[in-house]
Amino acid sequence: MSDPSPAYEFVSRAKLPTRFGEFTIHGFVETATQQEHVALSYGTWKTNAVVPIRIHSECLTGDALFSTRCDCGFQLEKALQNIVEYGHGVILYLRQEGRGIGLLNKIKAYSLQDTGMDTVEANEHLGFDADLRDYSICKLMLDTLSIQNVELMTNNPKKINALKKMGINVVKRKPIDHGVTDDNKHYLMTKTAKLGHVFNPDKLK
Ligand SMILES: Nc1nc2c(ncn2[C@@H]2O[C@H](COP(=O)(O)OP(=O)(O)OP(=O)(O)O)[C@@H](O)[C@H]2O)c(=O)[nH]1
Ligand SMILES: [Zn+2]
Repeated sequence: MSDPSPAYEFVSRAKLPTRFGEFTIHGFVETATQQEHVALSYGTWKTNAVVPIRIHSECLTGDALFSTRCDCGFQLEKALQNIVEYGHGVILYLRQEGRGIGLLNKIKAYSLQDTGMDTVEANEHLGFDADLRDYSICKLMLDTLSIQNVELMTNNPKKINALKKMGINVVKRKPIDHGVTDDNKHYLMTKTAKLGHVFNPDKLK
């Protein structure tokens, strides 16, 4: 029997100058769904080096529309800055809007949160699990970029476990607790209480 078609494929790469420095954008596609994902790389490294990376889940409202309802935009900016300061690193930008439920369902979930539900209750009220994200594409992205050892910028232990399960060596976690606002404090507290995030309690006072 011939091999089944690969679940994900690398498509193309190009230079991506940004406000922070010159990155390279690498495009990938999920074969079954045609869902597109990108990685942004900066600088160079040896194959066995520990490379600072962030797995960033798409958040149109936070990343592109300056929302302060969540911390995503602040984290993305800080991660890009960190990488340029380190001299090298990668953002795996996964198109998992709304923790995997999509943009319009996230807006429905926000609407329920406007009436008093928390982020988990809202997802469940809509018939979704609290977090539907799948990180398996990260393996192809990291292999394509010759990365085996990482320092992961995150507050979410699930991302560490997902990388470890795919054979990536997570040498260190770098907390990324920037962007606490009056608008997102309750959301961040819920993530800590119900979704297992690790957050410096002093920052949530
Ligand atoms: N369903 C839903 N998704 C949300 C909500 N607020 C933010 N998101 C999405 O959550 C994702 C980001 O997840 P977070 O829980 O903020 O952070 P994380 O990626 O798990 O962890 P970090 O690496 O620490 O940032 C993005 O896809 C956002 O669009 C919400 O209230 N409901
Ligand atoms: Zn967000």
